[in-house]
Amino acid sequence: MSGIDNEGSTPSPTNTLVTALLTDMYQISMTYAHWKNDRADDESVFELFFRRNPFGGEYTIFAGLDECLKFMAHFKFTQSDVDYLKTIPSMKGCDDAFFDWLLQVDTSKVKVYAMRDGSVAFPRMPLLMVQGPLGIAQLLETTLLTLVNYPSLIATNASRMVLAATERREVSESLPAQCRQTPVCVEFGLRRAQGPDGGFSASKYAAMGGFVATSNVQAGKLLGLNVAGTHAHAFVQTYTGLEEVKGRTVTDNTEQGTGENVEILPKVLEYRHKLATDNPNFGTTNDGELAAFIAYAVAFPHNFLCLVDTYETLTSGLLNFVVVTLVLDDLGYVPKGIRLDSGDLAYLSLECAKCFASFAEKRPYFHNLSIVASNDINEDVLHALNKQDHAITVYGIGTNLVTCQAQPALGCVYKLVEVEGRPRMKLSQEIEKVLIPGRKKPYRLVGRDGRPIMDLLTGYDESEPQTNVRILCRHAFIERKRAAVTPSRVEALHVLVFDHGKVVPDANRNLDQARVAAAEELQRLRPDVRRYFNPTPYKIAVTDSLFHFLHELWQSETPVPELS
Ligand SMILES: Nc1ncnc2c1ncn2[C@@H]1O[C@H](COP(=O)(O)OP(=O)(O)OP(=O)(O)O)[C@@H](O)[C@H]1O
Ligand SMILES: O=P(O)(O)OC[C@H]1O[C@H](OP(=O)(O)OP(=O)(O)O)[C@H](O)[C@@H]1O
Ligand SMILES: O=C(O)c1cccnc1
Ligand SMILES: [Mg+2]
Repeated sequence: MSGIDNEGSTPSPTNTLVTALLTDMYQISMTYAHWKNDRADDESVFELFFRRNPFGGEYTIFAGLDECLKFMAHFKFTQSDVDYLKTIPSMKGCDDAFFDWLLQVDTSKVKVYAMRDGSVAFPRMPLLMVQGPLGIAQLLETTLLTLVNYPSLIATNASRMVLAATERREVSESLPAQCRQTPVCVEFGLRRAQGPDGGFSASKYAAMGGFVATSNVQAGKLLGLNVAGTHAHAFVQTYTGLEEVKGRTVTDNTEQGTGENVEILPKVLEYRHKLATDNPNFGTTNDGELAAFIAYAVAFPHNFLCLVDTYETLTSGLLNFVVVTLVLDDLGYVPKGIRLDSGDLAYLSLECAKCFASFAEKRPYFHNLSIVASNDINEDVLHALNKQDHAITVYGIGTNLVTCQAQPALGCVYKLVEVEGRPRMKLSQEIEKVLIPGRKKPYRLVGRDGRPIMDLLTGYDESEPQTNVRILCRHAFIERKRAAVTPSRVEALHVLVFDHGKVVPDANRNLDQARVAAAEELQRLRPDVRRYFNPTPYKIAVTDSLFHFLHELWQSETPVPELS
């Protein structure tokens, strides 16, 4: 598994582009101006948060902290970075001493408190709080944002798809066995992703969101993910007739067998002929496709799964799969299933499962065959399928998962909230964009039923909310919105994850732990908060004392217009 190596030194960021120079020019310009004005060492606090949940939902899965920590642990400008910066026209005329200063900049004076990877997070709750010299904390902004935005978006997208795919639905007893399986999701997105890093990150953070496997082999190797896959239409297209598989054999794997190599085509043709007496379609399937399936069985007798929609699913692919399956079974192998990649996935999966059920009395493994469905699946399609009878057991999802077509950016921001102990603020015409100034701490207040009631921000120096003690919680902006909460449990959402240039050992979760935590935290949320249609907003609040503090500060910082 990936993650921070707590035993030895922290590994470098996975993507070698992630260095101090992977930033926006204005970070360097501001840092120069701070340095020039003797402010680079001022103690500052920045918060990284998002303002709105993605995909019209009411929750977000926070992801990307592991790479943020690697980035910060290795944060350094090289001589060649600095030489390059000197050549940028806007840096012309900057003092040479600044470049010397840049060369010795590191994160040894930076402290970061954060939610852990896989945390369920809500708007305005700081995901990270970065504390350190102004010149350095400012330099981290862009890279931290790029390392959090897409990972959190994809983890959230994946978790929404997994919730949709696994939603309980009514299944009549008379339907085939596959209809009662809870489907799983496999990530197929690499080819459609926004470049190699997009593809790799998608595989990683889809796993955090609950996808059980990926087709991305590199991600499998580097992250220890389950790798899975079927085959493409191209494989089927390469065969045109049965003569191409004459003489191809599979080893007899039955207990009583001799282990000899058995030619498979004659046995397939025997079954085809026999079954055609009841269903003539068995006799008229596409021969090239049948040859391809035989060839695939020769290559993967233990792992036989066929894409059945190259020519015609129900009258060719399915039937060709069945005859090869029967032969493999006779030879002591357990076939795995089919993939559908076009057409009405509910109807076709159900028809295939019914066909399997008709063989299952004599050959029970037919009940266990997987039915993989792919082809532009998105969250809406998953919900539409839930309303129909279907027998899909595995969803292969690519394009709409990795490109986050439903919402392509999360919109995390990194905002200055304090300098030298003084709370800083930014006003905006849009209430959503008004900044809550000052250093704060986020808590989750949990009710008697074990479900979170709301998240609460306190001022940094306020005492912690106490279990079983009534707390007045206030909407940050709307005065009349208040609630008195007596929590059964109080959870501090931040942990110290980075201190004095070093990753705090075991503070963050590794990928596996984050995946488990995300699933558990989601299940704990009230179902109406995580539902797809018109979810109930989860409450976020500030303490009464923080409320008064911010409103006084807003009043004092907002100019009063003179009208006449
Ligand atoms: N039963 C269903 N209910 C709702 N949506 C479905 C159902 N079956 C398939 N879909 C979705 O409908 C869309 C069908 O797309 P489209 O019409 O382009 O595919 P197709 O013509 O079947 O396949 P292809 O173009 O690959 O041959 C896909 O997004 C698919 O996931
Ligand atoms: O549909 P997605 O969710 O992106 O899943 C990945 C897609 O990639 C493959 O298609 P391929 O590249 O062969 O293209 P095509 O099926 O669109 O022709 C596969 O057959 C899936 O349809
Ligand atoms: O293994 C598969 O079936 C697969 C992999 C990537 C994209 N589409 C399908
Ligand atoms: Mg396709």
